[in-house]
Amino acid sequence: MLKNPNGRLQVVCGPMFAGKSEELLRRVRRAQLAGLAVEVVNHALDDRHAAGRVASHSGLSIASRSVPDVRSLVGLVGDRELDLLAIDEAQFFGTELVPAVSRLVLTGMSVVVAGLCVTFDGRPFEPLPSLMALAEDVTKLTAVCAVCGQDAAFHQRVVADEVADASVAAPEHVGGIESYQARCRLHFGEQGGGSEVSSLG
Ligand SMILES: Nc1ncnc2c1ncn2[C@@H]1O[C@H](COP(=O)(O)OP(=O)(O)O)[C@@H](O)[C@H]1O
Ligand SMILES: Cc1cn([C@H]2C[C@H](O)[C@@H](COP(=O)(O)O)O2)c(=O)[nH]c1=O
Ligand SMILES: [Zn+2]
Repeated sequence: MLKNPNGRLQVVCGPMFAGKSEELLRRVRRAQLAGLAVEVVNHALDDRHAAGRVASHSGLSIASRSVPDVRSLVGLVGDRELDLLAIDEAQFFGTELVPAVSRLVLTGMSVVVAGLCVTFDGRPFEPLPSLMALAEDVTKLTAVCAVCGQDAAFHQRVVADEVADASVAAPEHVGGIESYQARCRLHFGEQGGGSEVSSLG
């Protein structure tokens, strides 16, 4: 592998609804305006939006490619000399993403990775914590607590069903506002929170 010093690893993390996808889209649009070679990748598990789009909760979206795993992601990049590779929903790729992204950055490509850094049961959610440790640049965002309006670094499942281990990517965990709420530290773990902060959407 030919090493090139220009690559940077950027991480955008936080809980659900924090604006991670919006920030990823902003960086991608900026790079496109500058005429850079950009690829946007999403995980195939994220089937909430039109196929081939990364979309935010507020409805912004951009064309993307969907891949089921890290191997396919690396295959999609191939030997193209991208300036920016943007990866959304990084939590679904698992820990294999860490060495793969490190190798790509070493070739001179900048990689921006957006994803959840905490699970719905309040544990660090790999691979984001490892990627944060290894990145040149980390942006940690918070959402608005659905109960009190304070900064929310957590989120809570609000549907009563049996789910698999929160730290493992699983189709039954995929969901949006119908299944999860942003919560501050104080209100994380409490039930309720139905419509206390009613202007969110
Ligand atoms: N509790 C909330 N806190 C902040 N934004 C929220 C909340 N609920 C819905 N939103 C909407 O979600 C948008 C962010 O969406 P998105 O970028 O997809 O976030 P993420 O990728 O972090 O889940 C906000 O601009 C806002 O319109
Ligand atoms: C908390 C949590 C969420 N998920 C799923 C739910 C959504 O499909 C995505 C996150 O979407 P967003 O763009 O960040 O809003 O991940 C999960 O798989 N595991 C969790 O612990
Ligand atoms: Zn709160």
